[in-house]
Amino acid sequence: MQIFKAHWLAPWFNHPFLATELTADGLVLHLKRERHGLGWHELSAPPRLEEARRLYRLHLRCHQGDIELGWLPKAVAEPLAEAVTLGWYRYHAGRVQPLAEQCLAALEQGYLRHSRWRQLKALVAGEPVEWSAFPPPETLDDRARAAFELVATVQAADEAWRERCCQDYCEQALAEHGALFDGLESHPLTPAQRLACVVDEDHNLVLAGAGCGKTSVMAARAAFLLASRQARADELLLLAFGNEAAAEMAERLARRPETTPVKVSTFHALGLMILSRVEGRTPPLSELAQSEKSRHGAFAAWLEQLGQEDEAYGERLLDWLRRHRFQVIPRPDFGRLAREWSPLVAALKLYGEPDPFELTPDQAEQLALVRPLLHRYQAQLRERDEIDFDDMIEKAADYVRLGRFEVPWRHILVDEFQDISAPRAALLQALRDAAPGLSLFCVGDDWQAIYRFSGADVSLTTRFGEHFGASRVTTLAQTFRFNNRIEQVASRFVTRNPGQLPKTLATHRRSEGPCVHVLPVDHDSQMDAVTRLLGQIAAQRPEASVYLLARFRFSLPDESQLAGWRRRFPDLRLEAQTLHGAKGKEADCVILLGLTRGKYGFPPDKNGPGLLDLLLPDEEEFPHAEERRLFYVGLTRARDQVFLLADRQIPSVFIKELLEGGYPGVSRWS
Ligand SMILES: Nc1ncnc2c1ncn2[C@@H]1O[C@H](COP(=O)(O)OP(=O)(O)OP(=O)(O)O)[C@@H](O)[C@H]1O
Repeated sequence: MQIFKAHWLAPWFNHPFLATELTADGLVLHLKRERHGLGWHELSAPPRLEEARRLYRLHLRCHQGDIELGWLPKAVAEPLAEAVTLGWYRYHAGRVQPLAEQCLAALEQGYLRHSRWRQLKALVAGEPVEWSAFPPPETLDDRARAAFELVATVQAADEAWRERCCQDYCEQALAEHGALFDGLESHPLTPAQRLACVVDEDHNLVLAGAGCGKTSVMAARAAFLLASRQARADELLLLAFGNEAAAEMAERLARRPETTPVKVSTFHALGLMILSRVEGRTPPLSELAQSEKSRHGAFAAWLEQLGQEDEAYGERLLDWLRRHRFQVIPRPDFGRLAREWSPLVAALKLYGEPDPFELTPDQAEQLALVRPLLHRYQAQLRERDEIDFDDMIEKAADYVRLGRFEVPWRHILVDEFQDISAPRAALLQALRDAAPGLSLFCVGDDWQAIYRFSGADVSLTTRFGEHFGASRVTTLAQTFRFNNRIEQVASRFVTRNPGQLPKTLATHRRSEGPCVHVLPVDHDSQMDAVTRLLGQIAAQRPEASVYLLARFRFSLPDESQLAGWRRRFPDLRLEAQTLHGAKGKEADCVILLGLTRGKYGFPPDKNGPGLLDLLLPDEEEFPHAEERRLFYVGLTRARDQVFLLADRQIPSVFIKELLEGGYPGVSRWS
């Protein structure tokens, strides 16, 4: 116990305080006739010493009002001030030190994501003192001082500070893992690709044009998370859209021993896995969902039945078909109708009824004819206690939300994000909400969004942050696949639609001459033109890879034709694929077939938006917006040369645009 006495003259001048005693809990003020206890908690600031006519007074700022201890000789005042200061800080240190440790633990978790930032700020929110106003005294021990300083920093930290922490984290991660990024792929990753791998916000989107190495980045991100021990292999989930893309990604990861055990799944396989775990059985997936042929067969049969069971329906159907120039004699081609209406049934199920005020009378009639098909489809699923893929994804999301599925992942990486649909995004959101600290890492390119017809919603990419919350978008601006000439044509073509996000693409490869060639061909001699072209390619580059691409499968050569070419040009690596199937792939040369006009042209002719457009989310205003992106996908599969086989009589409007729209890198062959 220490007692600090006021000057002996103090009482003669009616000063009430005679002495001050220091205890573990605070101060005891000795007055003339009483003693007054003042706990440390009652002081709202450290004391302030002031000289007053050769004596000193100590100001104590208290929550109840200020107190002044006057008449203190210097020899008493200074040690008293120091002791009160130390006592006050030590009292608060009991709370501030553990708090600082919590802050440090939060900061050491890595990238200061928004969620961690909110937790960090919440930690210091209840702190009664704004510590930046009271720097701790030198006399306090180092650990306690550091604690006060850290808490003061966190209290004062703003968004710019958070940004700096994120940058520091990235710089450190890049320096530590430089060798990993150098050697992961056959080529060292660029600085932008590396940065995209280490940025670790709650929701991350890597946005880049074709050929910028998004898939390389996704594989490298997985390797980085493992190498930096931020996740174990079983805490990573990589999602790809189709089985083929998933297999390719798995194969890519398998090339490096450290990423071999990482799980790559499709959305469907993920849904199946969640349902199987929760229900303890393989989900009863309907044959109608699994086989397009069965679905179309069932729809055709139901259309016929509906007409037989309900005369009015049959009449209206016939009437609608006649008006739309369907063949109805001797009987309607229900198979074709089933194929054409199947996406309408799927969209109606997925997105519900459209706004009736937006429908023309013809579309309202078509919807009335399609609706019973959906009812039959749903009734069959119910009767057989079966589900389809949409039900599966929805059910999986419900199980996750209800906590019936324990989410084992800390990082979910999604490829080709631009093609995600709202229900799949909802599943991702459910997984994220169920696993605190789970981060989403998505790579995509809104210029390559080509699955709107099957429910994809590109706004989930273009308005990523609005949909997912705290997010960081990184961009890759260098493309490695194609040369400057192809880039000029492809980028210009796709960005004629102002709705596409602006991107600048620098090319790694350069070419002086035109690399996009338009070859007018007669419709019937298209395959002869391909033969001649393959001969020319083989003469110049015998081992080139060549992709034959088309909007519709029927525009592609059949297997026997392909086999013939393969025999004739044995060293060429020849593949044929629809444009949708070619997503994510590349070849030295691309030959694009079927560039004609008409209902099955490219783009397919439509009289205004069809019913499907109105059923799907976010109808786009720019003409042929999705078809233009598909054309972009086609152009950007080529590393060196693109050959566009255009119908000589009725060329596609895209060809007209390329030839007449002042596109610099396009040549016309006669
Ligand atoms: N840093 C790099 N240096 C050299 N080549 C690279 C680099 N990164 C990627 N590549 C190559 O660029 C090509 C395109 O890469 P990738 O397929 O990952 O691109 P992508 O962005 O996924 O393209 P797309 O969107 O068209 O599918 C591949 O051949 C890949 O090996």
